Amino acid sequence: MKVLKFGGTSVGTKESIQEVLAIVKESFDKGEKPLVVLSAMSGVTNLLTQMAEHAAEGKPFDENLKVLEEKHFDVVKSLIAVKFQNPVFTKLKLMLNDLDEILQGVFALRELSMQSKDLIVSFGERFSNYLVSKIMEQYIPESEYINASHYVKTDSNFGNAHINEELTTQLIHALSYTHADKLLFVTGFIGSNDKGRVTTLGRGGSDYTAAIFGAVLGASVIEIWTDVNGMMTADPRIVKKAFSLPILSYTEAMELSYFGAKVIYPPTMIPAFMKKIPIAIRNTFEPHLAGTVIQFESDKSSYPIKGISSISDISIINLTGSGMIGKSGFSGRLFTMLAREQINVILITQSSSEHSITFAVNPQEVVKALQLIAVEFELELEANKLIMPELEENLSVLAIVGENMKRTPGISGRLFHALGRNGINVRAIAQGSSEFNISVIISKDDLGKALNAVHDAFFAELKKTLHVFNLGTGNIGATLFKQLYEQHDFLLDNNDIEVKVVGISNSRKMHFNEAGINLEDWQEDLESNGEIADLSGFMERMRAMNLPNCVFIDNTASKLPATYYEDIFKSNISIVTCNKIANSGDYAQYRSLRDTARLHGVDFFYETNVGAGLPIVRVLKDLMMSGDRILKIEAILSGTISYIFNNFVGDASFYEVVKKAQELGYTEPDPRDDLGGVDFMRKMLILARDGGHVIEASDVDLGAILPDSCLQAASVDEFYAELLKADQYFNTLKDKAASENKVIRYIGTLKDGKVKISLQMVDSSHPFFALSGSDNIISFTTERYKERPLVVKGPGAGAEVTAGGVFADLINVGAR
Ligand SMILES: NC(=O)c1ccc[n+]([C@@H]2O[C@H](COP(=O)([O-])OP(=O)(O)OC[C@H]3O[C@@H](n4cnc5c(N)ncnc54)[C@H](O)[C@@H]3O)[C@@H](O)[C@H]2O)c1
Ligand SMILES: N[C@@H](CCO)C(=O)O
Ligand code: NA
Repeated sequence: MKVLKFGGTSVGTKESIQEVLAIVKESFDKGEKPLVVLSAMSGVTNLLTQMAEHAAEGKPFDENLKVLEEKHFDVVKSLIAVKFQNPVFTKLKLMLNDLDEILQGVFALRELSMQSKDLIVSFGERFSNYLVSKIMEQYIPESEYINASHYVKTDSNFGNAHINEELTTQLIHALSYTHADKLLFVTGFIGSNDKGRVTTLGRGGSDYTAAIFGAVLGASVIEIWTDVNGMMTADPRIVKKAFSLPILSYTEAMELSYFGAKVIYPPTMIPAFMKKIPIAIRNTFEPHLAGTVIQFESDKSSYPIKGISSISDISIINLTGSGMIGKSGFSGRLFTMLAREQINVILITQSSSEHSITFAVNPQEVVKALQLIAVEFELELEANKLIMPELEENLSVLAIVGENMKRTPGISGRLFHALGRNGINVRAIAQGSSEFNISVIISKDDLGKALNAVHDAFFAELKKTLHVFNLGTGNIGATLFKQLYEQHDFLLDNNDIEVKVVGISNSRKMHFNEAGINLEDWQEDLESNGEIADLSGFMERMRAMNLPNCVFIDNTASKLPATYYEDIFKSNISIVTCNKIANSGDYAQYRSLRDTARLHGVDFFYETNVGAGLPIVRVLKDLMMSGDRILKIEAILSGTISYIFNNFVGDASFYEVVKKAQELGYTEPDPRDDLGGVDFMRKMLILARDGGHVIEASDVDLGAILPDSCLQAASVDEFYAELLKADQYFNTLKDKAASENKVIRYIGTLKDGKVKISLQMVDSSHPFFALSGSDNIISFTTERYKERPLVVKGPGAGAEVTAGGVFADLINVGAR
């Protein structure tokens, strides 16, 4: 047989009652011999309590009596055929009259005992079970209403009565014997004492009733039907990716419930637990879903942890002092005293030096706990063997739970890595020796971020979300958004990565949206909803949003963002940049950026600083890390200049070709950076530094392409004007090269720690002779690649290839 228990929301409306009927009917038709336990209709228990209290205060309660009557009569009218309605109305009316009389008594005496309260409240379950049994009788004549107070025998602890197991077992057996072929609707939550007075079973009472009947009758399963899809991996209001768990062990369910997963109240499961009867949590409104099965054994094949739960508000008290060392009775005294005073200690940790004890309590109990300590340890405090306890507030507990932890090393490593990477400071740690649970105490402000980061870390099969803050919406930024938009579904399906752009700024406006900015019409969104751009404001907002797995992308050419990089790393946010400024400034800054990123466990990726999307930075890094040594680098690393000399042939004018390069998106926002060689210089500097050399921009021997007149131009317009005038200069160069069967190349070399960039004319024997378009080429001569160098070649500028390189860096963030 099966026990089906339905909570208040499941019998809350006529629509939901129809769902219940369908579920019960299906079970009955399948021959599962269900026994049904119902709670009161939702809201009814509260209403009854309120009426009882009003009566005791001499306030009227008949309005509410009317409400109750209507609520139940309504259901009769819509779910029972007219010809069967009258006896049901009569019986309900009789019950309501009983209730009215009892309330009159309370009203007259102005006194509400726990006993009367239990009696009054018990009407909720009596109404609902009687009612639903009568509705069901139309379809299943075997339906019968059972008032459980005749079978569930308890002590006289009204409000929270304890079961008399022996007697209850006998009575339930007798009931099942006399009602063998019936479909019973049993009131949850209520029992009676030895004098036959109605009692209630306290919190989770109807579940308890279901567990008792299930245990006595040896049910194959106890189904708890509610309005959620089972027990979830985390609080779905905070962790959007939380999902319901198919299988949990009793122990896991207890641990998860303890820390806030409120689907069931664990003590109610004990009767089922003792008999190893599985409990299924099902959703009345989505009956096709399997929900969660809580069973005796844990499911060893699934995730290493089962869930993450939390208590959002706790305080910790630290006790420190020499008085504790070697004093075995100390913690005994402390915790016995706290227990005696009914202070619930949520978590305890003690350092192995025995010099300090930390424990967590509810904030409401802090003052009392501190006072108790002051009294209990007065002598120790006076003698300075104990320092005045320290209090820390506004904290939360996050706990990962699961029996599989026991067999899996690296669980705590993964937990702390996820926390550390996201800049979440751990104040205290506790792991039960049972290894079912690791709890950490963190700042309350970090709880949402921590839950999400830890959820991502453990349920890796799930989508990982990167939260992106992007600066710069020009050529590269806009192209990146387009690519991210186009690849969104592919990334999610094939790589389980979701990229959410949550902050955007250009030099005019900035805009934030924690749910992710729609990249199809980001421009419109930024224009109409954006605020005035403000770089330091942008940084503040980025930090304040405190999201997990954050990446800052610098897609500007500005000098300003680089000044914030270190602070960004310190906030445990990774950086991806195509902007070369930060890496080509002072060497000290170059060094310190890397040290800071490493210290905070975040990534700093800048592949597109050199050769756009071509793998150059990455290759050099791999060579260095694997112990190779760079002997020489030779390279053409300006896509713009490459394009210019590849197209400055025949009748073409130099000026026109430069203009064209800018149109094609190869140049820097300011083309003087390209033609003046500064952009190339920056790239060589970065490579030299990544190759292990301590070198400054001023150390680079930078040969010019342009005549002085162009170099000295004060603005871009003036620059173009000068360029137009310099046609003769460039034509001479071109003719000279052509006459010698050579081509013009702007080549950088790194050798013996020295960087030189110069304009050269090379013939067809030179490996850099045959280049086309905006191609870059780089050849690494190393200890290992000595005879024939390692060469990387391909388009080294342009929005698509650059944004693609930024994209690749982005999805590699955190992939270690
Ligand atoms: N074009 C290429 O092939 C290529 C290749 C590799 C790297 N890059 C690098 O890409 C970067 C961007 O180039 P682009 O062509 O997209 O430039 P762009 O001029 O088209 O866009 C720059 C963007 O940055 C914004 N911006 C500037 N200062 C800002 C500030 N203080 N705060 C917020 N936003 C700011 C601007 O409003 C604009 O949206 C440059 O650093 C460049 O070196 C370009
Ligand atoms: N302006 C740069 C873009 C690539 O960094 C170039 O022309 O090479
Ligand atoms: Na690159």
